[in-house]
Amino acid sequence: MRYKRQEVDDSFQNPEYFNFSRHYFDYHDDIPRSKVYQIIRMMPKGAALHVHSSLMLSADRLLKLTYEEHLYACFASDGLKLRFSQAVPPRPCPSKWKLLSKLRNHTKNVDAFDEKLKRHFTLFSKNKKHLKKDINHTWARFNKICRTISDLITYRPVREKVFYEGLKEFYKDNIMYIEIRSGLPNLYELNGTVHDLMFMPRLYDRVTKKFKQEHPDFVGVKLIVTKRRYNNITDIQKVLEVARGIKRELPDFFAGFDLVGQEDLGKTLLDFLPVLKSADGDLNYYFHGGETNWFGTSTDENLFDAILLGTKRIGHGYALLKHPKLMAVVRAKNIAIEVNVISNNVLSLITDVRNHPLAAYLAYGMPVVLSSDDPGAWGADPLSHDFYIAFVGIASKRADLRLLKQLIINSINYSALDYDSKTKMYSTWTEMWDIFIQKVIQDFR
Ligand SMILES: O=c1[nH]cnc2c1ncn2[C@@H]1O[C@H](CO)[C@@H](O)[C@H]1O
Repeated sequence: MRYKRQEVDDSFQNPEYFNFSRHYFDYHDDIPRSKVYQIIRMMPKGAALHVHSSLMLSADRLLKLTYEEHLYACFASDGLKLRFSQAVPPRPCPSKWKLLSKLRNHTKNVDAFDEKLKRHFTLFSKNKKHLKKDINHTWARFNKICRTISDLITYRPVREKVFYEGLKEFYKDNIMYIEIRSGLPNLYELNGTVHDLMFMPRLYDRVTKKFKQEHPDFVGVKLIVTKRRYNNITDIQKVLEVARGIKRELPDFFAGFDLVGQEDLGKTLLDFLPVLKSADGDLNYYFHGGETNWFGTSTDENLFDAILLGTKRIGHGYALLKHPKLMAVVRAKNIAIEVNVISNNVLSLITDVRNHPLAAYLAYGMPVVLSSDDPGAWGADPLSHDFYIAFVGIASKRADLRLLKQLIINSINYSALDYDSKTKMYSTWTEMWDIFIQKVIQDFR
C-alpha cells in the first residue's frame, strides 16, 4: 500500500504506515510536492561540510557532459568505461572502444539511450530488487558508479565544468559555503598531457574564486584531501606530503585530510597510525568513522582512533551511539558528527530512515551537522532532501524551525572557517534567514 501524495509529509508519522519501511527511494518522487520540502528548499542552509566533490553534481548534468566531443565509451561487464581521446584510447577494453556520439547517432531512441546511460551515474533506482542485497553488494554497485563518473570527469575541461556546475547547484539550493572532499586525481588533456597532483587543488581554487566573483554572497569552498582506505601506508604517507604542499601553497583553501571508501572492508586508522601520528598537529583531520551497522568491529572502533588522533569532526559517526563513553568525549571535545541520512539509507546501513541514530543524537543534544555525502549519486538536491528526511522522518514531531535553525548554525560553527569568517557568514546568514521567514509567512500562510 502506498500513501497518497498529499499525505507525504505526514506519512512518516502516521500510525497507519507504521508497518511499512520508509526508504528514501519510496519518497523520492513525492518529496518535491511537499510544502515542507518547498520551504526547506528556500531556506538559507549555511554550510555543507561533508561532500565528495566528484559526486556533487546531478546525474542529469553529468549526462549533458557526455555530449562533449571526443568521448569514447567501452561497455564492459565491470561497468562503463569512458575516456576523452583524439583517437581510439590505448587503454584495454574487453569489448571495443566506440565514440559515444556515434553510438548515440545510430540509436533509434536517443532519450532511451540517455536514460540508460544515466543509470551509470546514479545509485537511485525505482527497482527495489537490489535493496534486498547486502551492504557489500550495494557498495560494489556504488564503486562502479564512482569509477564511471571519475572516468568522465578526469578530463580537465570537463572537470572545470563539473565543479562550476556543482557549485551552481549548491548555490541554488541556498548553500553558502562548502567543504569538499577530493582524492586529487591526475587530470589529463586531449593531447595526452597528464597534470600533476597540485593541478587539481589549483583548479578548484581558481574556479571557486571565479564563482565567488560572480556570486558575491557565496562564502567559498575549502578542501579536505582524501585517499581511499584500501591503499597501503606508503601511499598514505605520500598523499600526506602532497596535502602539506597544498596547505603551504593554498593555506586559505586547504582544510585537512581524510580517508574514504567502504570502511567495513578497508584498512583501519590504526593500520595507518605511524604516518597519521607523525603528522602531529600540522594537518587537521576530518575522519570518516563508524560508518557501519556492526558493533565491536574494527569499523566502529575506528571512532576511538579518530578521536585519539584529534579529528575535528567525525564523518557519519553512525556507530557512535553504541559507545556511550565516546559519546561523552565527543560532546566534551565538541567534535561535530557529520550525519548523512540518505547516504546511510542508500548505502544499506538502514532500510528505514526512522531508525537512524540521528534521532538519538538530537535528543541527547549532540553536536550534529547535516550533510549529503554524494547528492548527485542519490538523485537528491545538494542539502534539501537530507534536511527534509531528517526533519520530517527522524526528528521529533514536536521539532520546528528552531531545530533547522540550530542545525544551520552548527554548520557554520563547526566549519573550518576562521573566527572572523564565521562571524561574517553568520551575520549574512541571519539577514537571509529573516527574509526567508518573511517569505514563508507570505507564501505559506
Ligand atoms: O559514504 C561514504 N563513505 C566513504 N567513502 C565514500 C562515501 N561516499 C563516497 N565515498 C568515496 O568518495 C570517493 C568519491 O569518488 C570514492 O572513493 C567513494 O568511495
